[in-house]
Amino acid sequence: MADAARGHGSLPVANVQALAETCNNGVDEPVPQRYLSKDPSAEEVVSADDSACAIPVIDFRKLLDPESSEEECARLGSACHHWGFFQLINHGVPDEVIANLMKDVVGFLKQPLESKKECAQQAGSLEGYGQAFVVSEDQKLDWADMFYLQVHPSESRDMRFWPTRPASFRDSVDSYSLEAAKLAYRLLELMAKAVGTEPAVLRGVFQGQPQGMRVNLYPPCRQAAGRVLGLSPHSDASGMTLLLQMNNDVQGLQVKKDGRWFAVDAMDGAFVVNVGDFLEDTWWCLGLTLKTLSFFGVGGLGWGHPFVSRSVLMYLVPFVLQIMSNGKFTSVEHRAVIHPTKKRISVAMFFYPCPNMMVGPLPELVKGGIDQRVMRIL
Ligand SMILES: O=C(O)CCC(=O)C(=O)O
Ligand SMILES: [Fe+2]
Repeated sequence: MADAARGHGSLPVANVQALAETCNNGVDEPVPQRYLSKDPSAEEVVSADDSACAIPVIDFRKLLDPESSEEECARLGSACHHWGFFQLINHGVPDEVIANLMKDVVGFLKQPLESKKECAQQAGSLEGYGQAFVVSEDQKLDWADMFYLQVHPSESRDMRFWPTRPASFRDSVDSYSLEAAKLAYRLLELMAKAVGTEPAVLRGVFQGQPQGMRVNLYPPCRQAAGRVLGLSPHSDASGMTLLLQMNNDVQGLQVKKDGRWFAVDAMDGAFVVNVGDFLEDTWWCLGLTLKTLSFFGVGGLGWGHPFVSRSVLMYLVPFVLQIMSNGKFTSVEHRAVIHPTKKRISVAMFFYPCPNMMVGPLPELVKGGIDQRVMRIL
């Protein structure tokens, strides 16, 4: 997966931060057509103000406390099954580590475009500063700039893409990625417990495996916030994703459930965690997921097709958690919308499973003679 995560880059596109400055500066420069989607606001969105409809909040401290662990673990299992998303509070990642990461990410993004271009993506790679999902010249574009780094295993790091300014950037990412991994592995154990299986099994699939960090910068769009999308609907290609949002006064993330979009009000200091596709129950055929094919509205794609390459990267890995839980966990579609006047920054940490292994539902979870679905992780 380390190499798969590196390959299959994105076509180069305009820098959205610079574009937004032109469009937002009062000159009334129109937003280019390629960024205007049908009408993202036409679909029903459930407001985050309605707490009865909010994604669940899970307390990590309660998960660890023997007094409350059983009850909180049941809530964790239910969140993974019904939502595929939850906010995690009291997670134990030191405030200082998060604050340093945020400071340096903001410091990097604040630099002039020419300086950031020192870390620009290069053909055939997703790492670096640029975009992630552009595979054709006429595809609609997301109103966002992205910056992706493979952070683990540490020997797989490609330092050409790691900024040297701010000077502390590399150390901050290093500390944060280690803390995030510690948390993720512990959480995977608890998720395994939540579905009644051996904690070490799930941890073993992820521990020491590739881990990637993506910074998403969503500039404001004064003229057409309702018609551009920061990040098109997708499900993540990781086993599990930990998402940090930098400015909690701006909402942007929306999660799909029962055909409706639910806005997420990210809590101060919390992680938004989402289950990847591998923990759900999805049929696989020659390594292609039907879910991915239906996402693109196509069938019969072969290996090597750019859509398949992208699908492998973005959609394959989360299915591990779907598959391994035999449908007890759900990998859910989500998207990011844009604010008319405020920018938003998020940092997603993706955890990938062990490459080149066969994955099937955990044996304890296959009851009543259900066929085991298996796949090989690339
Ligand atoms: O920025 C967000 O809220 C969502 C980010 C996301 O879904 C991703 O990076 O995969
Ligand atoms: Fe995502």
